[in-house]
Amino acid sequence: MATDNVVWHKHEVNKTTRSEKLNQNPRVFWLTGLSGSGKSTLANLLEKKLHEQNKHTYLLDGDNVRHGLCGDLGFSDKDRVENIRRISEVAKLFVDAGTLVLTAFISPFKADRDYCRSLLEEGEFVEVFIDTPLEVCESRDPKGLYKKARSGEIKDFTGIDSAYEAPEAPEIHLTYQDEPAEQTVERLYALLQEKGLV
Ligand SMILES: Nc1ncnc2c1ncn2[C@@H]1O[C@H](COP(=O)(O)OS(=O)(=O)O)[C@@H](OP(=O)(O)O)[C@H]1O
Ligand SMILES: Nc1ncnc2c1ncn2[C@@H]1O[C@H](COP(=O)(O)OP(=O)(O)O)[C@@H](O)[C@H]1O
Repeated sequence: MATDNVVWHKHEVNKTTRSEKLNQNPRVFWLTGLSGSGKSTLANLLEKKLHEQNKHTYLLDGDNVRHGLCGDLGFSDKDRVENIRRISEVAKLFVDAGTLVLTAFISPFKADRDYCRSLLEEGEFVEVFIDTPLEVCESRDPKGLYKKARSGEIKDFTGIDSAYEAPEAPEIHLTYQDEPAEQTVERLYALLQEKGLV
């Protein structure tokens, strides 16, 4: 194995000391849902809210990941698995740094989301299912991708000709309501508060 002769170094400044200094319990808020479900919009609003409360946050989403770290990956099942694996490892490093991490990826496969959970300690992985129906996502179509997927211009599009495995027992299940995003993020925040996660 590639790691056979690599010895883990135990540092004196560690997750606990960093978290104490930052005065927060680091976690990953893992938003999952179809394209157009509202992941990026809600993650952005939630991060703003946490940031205003002087929390130390970092939002990982398509723009800063698929253009860089995962710039070599496409949308085959194999590439999506690798995409989520890399993001999970990065999220773990941020948690080790004491950060509240927000992620906004479709992350369509249960096994890959569970992989991220398995890298973290109990309570550090918060799965947030943005449960917006396909019809709503398709009517929003903010990037025109559903239209292209329906016409066959793009292949392997989630919800059309590529699978989405909905979470079975997410920590947070955000059901759809026809309302502005600012209202939805308040509902999300209240659910997180109820569970003592923010
Ligand atoms: N074939 C196909 N299927 C799904 N999505 C596609 C595809 N091609 C491009 N896009 C755009 O890429 C964004 C999804 O990237 P993710 O990294 O979140 O996908 S995944 O988690 O690896 O499945 C997704 O962004 P969001 O709309 O923000 O979800 C799309 O804009
Ligand atoms: N209540 C809501 N929550 C989130 N997004 C909403 C809401 N209502 C309308 N929208 C719109 O839906 C679109 C969601 O797109 P986006 O956040 O990019 O989703 P995703 O990241 O899941 O693809 C945006 O154009 C946003 O303004």
